[in-house]
Amino acid sequence: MFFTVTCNPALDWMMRLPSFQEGATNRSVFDELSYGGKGVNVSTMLHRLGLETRASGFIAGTTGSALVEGVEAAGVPCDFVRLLQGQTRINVKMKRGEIQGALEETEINGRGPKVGCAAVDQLRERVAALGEGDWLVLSGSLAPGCESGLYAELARVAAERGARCVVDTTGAALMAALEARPFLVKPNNHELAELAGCDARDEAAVIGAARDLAARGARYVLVSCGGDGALLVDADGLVARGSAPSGVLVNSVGAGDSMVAGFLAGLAGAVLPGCEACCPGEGDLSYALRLGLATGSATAFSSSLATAEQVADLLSATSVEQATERSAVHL
Ligand SMILES: O=P(O)(O)OC[C@@]1(O)O[C@H](CO)[C@@H](O)[C@@H]1O
Repeated sequence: MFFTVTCNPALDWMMRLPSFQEGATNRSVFDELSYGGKGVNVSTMLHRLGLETRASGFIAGTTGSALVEGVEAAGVPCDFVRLLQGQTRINVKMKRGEIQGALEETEINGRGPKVGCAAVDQLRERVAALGEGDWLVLSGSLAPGCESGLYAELARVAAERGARCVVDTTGAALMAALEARPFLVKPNNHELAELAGCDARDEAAVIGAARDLAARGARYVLVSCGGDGALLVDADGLVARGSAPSGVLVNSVGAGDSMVAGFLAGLAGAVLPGCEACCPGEGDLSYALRLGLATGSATAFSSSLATAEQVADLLSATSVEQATERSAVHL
């Protein structure tokens, strides 16, 4: 089972505007509500790909109740810790431009409710219930009140119970989590370039920065590079380079989370409808990278998180160049 933790989930309010003028009243031409936060998106996508998952983290107020209701209605069981004060944030995702033309995306992410020690204890208890064969996915920014070492601590609790851990966050929380030796971290090339002080298009430097994260404790580093695909790196260097299918970017919100879900589903040997022959079984890194790319791209090419059919349609358009013999992992 894949247990996702989103410390600061959100109602994502998507608005499309033909144009935007600062300091004026702007009116949208299309609005859509989705239930988000990085781990919630990972759970939703894993569920669509046929895997067992549960979403957790912290929720508060009426917006928090709406989030749980929406996520459960989509088929994902929830086990959130309820905060006694505040409201789960509403993040505004503004898209300006034509659906099939150049699209400018602007995001305003809320601060989110404050998390106290008692709530952290309750989350720790939920993680402590995981066991052998389970995965803990820690995704997104930490909520106000959370220590930067929270993900590291939860990852250690999971590891003590024999569960594997995936971390998708940035900054101090990511650096601290590396010490807990997660199975996978997923920065993008821009985040790595910032860490290394290099250009995001400089592949060798980005691989060097990813290798550094692996040397600090991550078993694998999955580097998403937008339309340029993804790199899989371990402490010895590049494991594989994957090319993304080409298509029109409609929505980048949740594309990275979809890639994480697709990669994990691929590692678990998930078989998509009509793609039975593509799946080599569990633990194949190359298939995991391809399914990660197909899932991330399918979301980027649709108005919200992709369906399993949209992912299946793109799987054959992905390709992976294996850089080493290290093509499988024992799970
Ligand atoms: O503020 P964070 O936690 O970094 O990111 C939150 C968020 O932007 O990430 C998801 C997309 O990845 C959205 O569903 C959500 O609004």
